[in-house]
Amino acid sequence: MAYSLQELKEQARQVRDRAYVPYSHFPVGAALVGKDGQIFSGCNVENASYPLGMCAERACVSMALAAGVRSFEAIWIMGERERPMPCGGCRQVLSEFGDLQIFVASGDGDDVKSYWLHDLLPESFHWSPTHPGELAE
Ligand SMILES: O=c1ccn([C@H]2C[C@H](O)[C@@H](CO)O2)c(=O)[nH]1
Repeated sequence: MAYSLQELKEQARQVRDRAYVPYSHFPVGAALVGKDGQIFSGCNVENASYPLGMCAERACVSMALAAGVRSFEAIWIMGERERPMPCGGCRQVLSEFGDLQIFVASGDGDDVKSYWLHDLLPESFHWSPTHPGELAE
C-alpha cells in the first residue's frame, strides 16, 4: 500500500519531542508504517539504570504489534542535531517482521538518508527457515 513519506516524517518529528533523555540528551522519534498504512510512533525512554533504556525503534514495534500489525513498509527515525542509525538490537528486532525501508534524518528531516534493512543487517538470524514472522501467526 502507498503511504505518505511526509506524514511518516511529521509523526517521527512530533514524537521526538516526547523522548525522555536526561542522560544522553539525544532525543529520537520513530514512526513505523504498516503494510495497511497505519502509522505507529515511539520515542526513546532512558533510565537511571542505563541498560534499561529503550530505543525509539523498538518502542514503535511494540505499539504496532499491540494493535495487531506485523508487517511493515518503512520506518522514519528522527534525531535532533545528528542523524541516528538504528543499533544492532533494533535491526534484529525489526528483521523479525521482514524487510523494510529505513529513513534516518535529523532536525526537520531535510537531510534524509535511506537504506533497506537487509543491507544494514545482512545474513541475519531467523528461527523460521521460511518467512520471518511466520512463527508468530
Ligand atoms: O537509532 C537510535 C539511536 C539511538 N537511540 C537512543 C538510545 C539512547 O537513548 C540515545 C543515545 O544513544 O538515543 C535511539 O532510540 N535510536
